Formats: sequence, structure tokens, C-alpha cells
Amino acid sequence: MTQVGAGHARMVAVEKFCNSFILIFMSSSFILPKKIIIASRKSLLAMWQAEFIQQRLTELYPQTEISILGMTTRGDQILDTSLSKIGGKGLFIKELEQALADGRADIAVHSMKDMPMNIPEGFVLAAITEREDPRDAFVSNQYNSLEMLPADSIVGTSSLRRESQLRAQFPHLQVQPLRGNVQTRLSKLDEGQYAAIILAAAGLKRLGLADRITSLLSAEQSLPAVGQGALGIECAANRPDLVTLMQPLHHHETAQCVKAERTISRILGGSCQVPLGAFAEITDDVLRLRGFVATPDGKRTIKDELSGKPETGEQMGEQLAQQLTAQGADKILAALTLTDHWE
Ligand SMILES: NCc1[nH]cc(CCC(=O)O)c1CC(=O)O
Repeated sequence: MTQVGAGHARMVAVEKFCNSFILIFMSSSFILPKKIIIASRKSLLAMWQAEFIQQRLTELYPQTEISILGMTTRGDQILDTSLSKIGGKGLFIKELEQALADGRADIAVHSMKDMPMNIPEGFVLAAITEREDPRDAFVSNQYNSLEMLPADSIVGTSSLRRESQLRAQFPHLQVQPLRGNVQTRLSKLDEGQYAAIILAAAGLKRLGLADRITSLLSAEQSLPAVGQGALGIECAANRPDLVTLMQPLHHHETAQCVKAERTISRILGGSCQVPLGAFAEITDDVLRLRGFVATPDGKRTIKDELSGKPETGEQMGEQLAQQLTAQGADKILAALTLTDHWE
């Protein structure tokens, strides 16, 4: 234990040293740009996330003007129609990437959960930030937990991942779709349309709504979505200068976890919304990777896990995807029709 602790302290010290080195190196004015423009969706959560990165960058580079370009994406405009049929997750980030490609913006901030599994050609993930609470939250105005809900209570979520896990453990509950941004979802709960709803804890905490969290669901109860709680900073592939500038915001352990998780859904074909969860965490230099695939009705669940060295996260992702496939995950996913379900 003490050895691991000392090793970690040393690593942190080395990281700090390297960061200050990068900063000294970059303060030579020719390399620091005069301004950095952050492209963001206009939802409150997206803007909070962009402002968070703006603040961090302002602290790091006080001489650089950091501004935000709020954009409405096709995905935001057509929330009521069946998104999965017209382009999936990528619809939320295409306009932001176009702004990066045109030079209207320098970086884009995204929830890693909303990033497609393959970053389009011409763009790179410059940094993955330290993960906020990755868990799902139970939110209710009347009940303390899922266990307390009476039979036939209506629980709101549009995520097949959440739905399948709820139905497997609480077959007596009714799961009904719940769309919109975080505020909209909370007001639908407050209007009485649902006995409870499930949301990501990270979004609620970021928006200052942590007091709306009735209880947190453990990873056993609700395995989080790939990337949940982490932010990604994207830039054009031809801007290595920006990749360098973003390095102090990069969180190595979070990136190792998120890469392991994303490998699973890349292999299993998580291009549109599917009942799949993957969650990695590092304790004492061991990465524990868990994954599941289920039928939306929760009647069939395939889950498995692996532990190994954090550096081998991506190989572990490949292996776990293979193990899930060997148990029939590919058949479950192939049997799904495109549906309008979103996290
Ligand atoms: N697609 C919605 C979305 N994208 C990211 C988050 C939460 C924040 C995060 O996971 O970083 C949410 C809201 C939710 O699922 O409740």
C-alpha cells in the first residue's frame, strides 16, 4: 500500500513538474495564440462544460483571450423525430466540427458520453478531462430509492442502457420515455408524469442541481454509459499546437478508463443507442473493466469483467468485447431495430 501511495505521489509530482515545464516552454509568446475560441452546443449543460474549460484555460494562459461560440446543432433542432434513423450521435457534433474545420473555432468541448465511437477523419481528441461522478442518479420527489417504488410506478428514461437494467432488477416497474435536456426532464418529473427519473449524476452536479439527487445508483445497479462523466476536447488534426496547449487538462487515468470503455462499444457496434454499458475504474494501479449488453426488456443480460494493468486498457476492451460476443452479445445487438432511444 505505502509503496503504491509513494509511487502515486511521485507520479503526481512528475506530472506537475512536466506541466510547469510545458507552461514555461509555451509562455514564449510566439507559441501562445492571442485567442482560443471554444465551440459548444447551446444547452445549459454544454455551456457549463464549455465555461468550465474556458476558466481552466484562462487560469493556464492568462494572456490568451478564451471565448465561447454557442451553436445549435441539427441534433438539437430535431429532438422529437427519430434521431437514430437520420445520423445518430454524430448529429450533435457535426456543426461543431465544421466550425473547427473552417477555423471559426479552435476547440470543441463535448461530453465523452455523446462522442461517436470513431472520431471522423481530420479531427482528434486533444484531451480527456478528469471524470466527474460517473454514476447514474435516482431522482424522485416522493420516494427514496428504486427499492421503495410501488408496483407499476412510472420511471422515466430514454436510455436503453438504463431501461434494460431497471427492467431486469425491478420487473414490476413501468419504464417510460423521457426526452429533453436535464431541466426539461426535471420539470416533467415535477409535473407528476413520473414517480422517479434516472439521470447522470455528473450533469446534475455540474448544473448546481446536486440537491435534486435522491440517491446514487451503484455500478452494480446501473452500469454507467461509456465515457459518462468525462469531457473531451476536440480540435482539427492539423492543429498539434492546440493539442499541446490542452495537455494540462488531460487526465491520464480517466483517459485510460474511457479508452477501455470506448473500445468495447466500438467493437460491439455502439454507433447508435443500444442497451450497452461499460465502466472502467482504477484502484491501486489495477484497472477493473465491466461491461454488459442486454435485451431492452431486461430478460436477457450478458455481463462480464476483467482486471489488468491500466496501460493495457484498450486490449482489455477488445478482450471483454470478445468475451461478451462469445456469450451472445452480438446476437442481442443484431436483433435490435433502430429505435429512438437516447441517453
Ligand atoms: N445525452 C445527455 C447527456 N450527455 C452527458 C450527460 C451527463 C454528463 C456526463 O455524462 O458527462 C447527459 C445527461 C444525462 O444523461 O443525464
